[in-house]
Amino acid sequence: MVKKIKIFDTLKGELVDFEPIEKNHVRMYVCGPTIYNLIHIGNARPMIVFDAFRRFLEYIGYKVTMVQNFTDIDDKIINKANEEGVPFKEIAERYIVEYWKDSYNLRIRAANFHPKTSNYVDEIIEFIQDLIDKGFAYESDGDVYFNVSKFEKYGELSHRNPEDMIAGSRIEISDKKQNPLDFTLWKKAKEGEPYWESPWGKGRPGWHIECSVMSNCLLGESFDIHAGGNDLIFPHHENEKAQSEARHGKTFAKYWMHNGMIKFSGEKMSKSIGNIWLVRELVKAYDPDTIKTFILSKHYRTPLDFTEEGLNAQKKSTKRVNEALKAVEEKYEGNVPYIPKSEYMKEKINEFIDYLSTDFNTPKAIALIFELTNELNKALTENNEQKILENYHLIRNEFGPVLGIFELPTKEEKSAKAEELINVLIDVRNMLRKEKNFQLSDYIRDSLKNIGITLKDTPEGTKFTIEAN
Ligand SMILES: Nc1ncnc2c1ncn2[C@@H]1O[C@H](COP(=O)(O)OP(=O)(O)OP(=O)(O)O)[C@@H](O)[C@H]1O
Ligand SMILES: [Zn+2]
Repeated sequence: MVKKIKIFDTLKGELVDFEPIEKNHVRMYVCGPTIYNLIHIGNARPMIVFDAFRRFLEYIGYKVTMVQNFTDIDDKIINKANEEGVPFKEIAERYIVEYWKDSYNLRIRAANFHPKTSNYVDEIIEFIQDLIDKGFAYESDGDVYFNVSKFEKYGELSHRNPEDMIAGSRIEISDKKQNPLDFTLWKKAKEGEPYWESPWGKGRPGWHIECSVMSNCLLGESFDIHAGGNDLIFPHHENEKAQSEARHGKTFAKYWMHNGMIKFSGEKMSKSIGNIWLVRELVKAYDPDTIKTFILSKHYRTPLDFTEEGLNAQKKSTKRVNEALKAVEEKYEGNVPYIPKSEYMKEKINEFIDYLSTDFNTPKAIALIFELTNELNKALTENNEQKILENYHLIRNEFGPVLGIFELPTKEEKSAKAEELINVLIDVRNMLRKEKNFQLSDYIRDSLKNIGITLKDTPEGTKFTIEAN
């Protein structure tokens, strides 16, 4: 039996009981980054939060299918490509590779699918044509617009009234549009821009249509959770919902979950504003546990002020947890015995699940981990084996993996460390050779050779190969 949970649904504006469309299977879609730059800690918040949420759903027994897209067709990508004089694909591919490095370093699990807009242009054209055929969209001088007045529920998700929006806003008026709120589905290509052939001439997709199409292709016409930052509620998610529900005549996403913004110097951290802290830099200065507990220690819907003091304080508390876990592993020389779940463990597991079942209250779950760390340290001092093992297993093997923190290093991470170590040895060998200490430098080379690591001196420096055993 899967545990029942409650989440805050943006559409309903309240805490609701979560019940997936298909029994025991959750299908979720998270809006991913526009890839024209390295990701910042603000972009990492939805990645960290929804990765942990997905792990929690799996922990309580659901099968989860998760999709997170890459927006690889966009004005910002095209501008960057023009600045550098390279094709837009090159910019997109470069930053997708960098995205994977950052998400790996943060120990974020990949979603089941990471679709790119450029691979779905045919499906996008088909979707738009269907909207035109059904009377929800119109072509105007090579552009195609969604006719907002044809979709009665427009404004429902962002709790806005279309009439007030027109009256009180500075929405751009274009003589191509029939109504100021109408939004672009297809954009006519300007001179020198990348384009695709379409029934409306050369052009490219507007921003919102991609998520409607990719979620439709990978998760179906209706799915369970649509997630992303709350900066996307309007217009992006409102428009996705309008297009999809207009085309299919049924609910698009059953629930909408949105994380609050990470702010820096009082404003939303954003690539376009430039007030950013790159994940890349933060991972070097802090460890992933510190960064992730910093984010998960605040409830996902609240705004979060990014400060170095905040991260430094977090670093101290995560260090305490990691040190306590390591002390246990050292005590048992790496083979910490398994124990069956005791009453105490079951009680703590229920407490942990209860916190996360109420709108994913990670701050309470993290506070519980810190409380168990105190218990663990006490047990270590008293050398109380049962208590040591209970608290150790709760943190290391139950709660940590659910939130994506305090996990044991994987085999790949260990071998990455081994490669760093070989590079240190290569540096030492080169220093010795400069000092003409060939006896020691050859000793390093030969000893490595004996264990299957061959060094090769090339004009670009010393390279190594590792023999597979
Ligand atoms: N400061 C932030 N705090 C939390 N989430 C954010 C923040 N900025 C962006 N996001 C989320 O990150 C994901 C990727 O967004 P996107 O690439 O549009 O980032 P961005 O930095 O806002 O970019 P841009 O400034 O170019 O609009 C989205 O789910 C978005 O809601
Ligand atoms: Zn989206």
